[in-house]
Amino acid sequence: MKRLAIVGASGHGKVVADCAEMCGWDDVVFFDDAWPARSELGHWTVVGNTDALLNRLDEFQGVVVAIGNNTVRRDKCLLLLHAGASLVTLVHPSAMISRYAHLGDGTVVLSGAIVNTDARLGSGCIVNTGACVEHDCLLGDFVHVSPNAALAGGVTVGDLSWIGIGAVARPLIQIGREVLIGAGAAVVSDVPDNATFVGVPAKPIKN
Ligand SMILES: CC(=O)SCCNC(=O)CCNC(=O)[C@H](O)C(C)(C)COP(=O)(O)OP(=O)(O)OC[C@H]1O[C@@H](n2cnc3c(N)ncnc32)[C@H](O)[C@@H]1OP(=O)(O)O
Repeated sequence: MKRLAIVGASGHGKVVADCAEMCGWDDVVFFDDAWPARSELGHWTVVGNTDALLNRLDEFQGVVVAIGNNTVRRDKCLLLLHAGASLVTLVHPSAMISRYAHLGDGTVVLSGAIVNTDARLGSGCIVNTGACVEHDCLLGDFVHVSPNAALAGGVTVGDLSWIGIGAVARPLIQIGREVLIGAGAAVVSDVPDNATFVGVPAKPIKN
């Protein structure tokens, strides 16, 4: 029996649980700080909060943090790592990962996504449904590439940045850390740290 603990009982958590089962994890349970008010999530059970998991880590072969918010995901991952958790990397069977790509610990690649040749992704990233991270992209830690977003060859994305659903970035663009790229944006120029860019072509809306 392969037991997996998922932290974060949300819509994203469900998708990660489904992915984990497709990857061969046959006993998947959730931990969420809203427990006991939140005690079930669709097909899965929420059995405790983060503190409960910290006391039960030896029962699980793997742990994944399935929280969409990049900063909260980072904080939970670091807490669990320091407690000795084994953060697993999940890749949905329908995703295509180049043998020459690198995925950091705790990174999740969901159905239909592509991570192409020589792309390097840090720890705790999400490559969401149908997203494309092209060759030679360099993603920091705790980056989220939303569904159907596409990063062209050689794009870099700093730690904790979020690429919105359906957004695209042209080749070799440099996107800073803690950046937010809005849904459907077309990024055609470099984006500084902490900026929010939206639209086609993408422009800043606030810093
Ligand atoms: C599986 C999953 O669901 S994964 C989750 C995927 N989720 C996403 O991709 C969400 C991405 N988020 C967005 O695009 C958001 O709109 C954000 C973060 C860019 C902005 O959100 P907020 O800060 O709340 O901004 P708000 O909605 O108040 O809009 C501010 C202005 O920017 C405009 N704006 C906001 N988002 C966008 C966008 N994506 N493209 C163009 N303009 C936009 C608004 O029209 C508004 O313009 P106005 O001031 O002229 O009226």
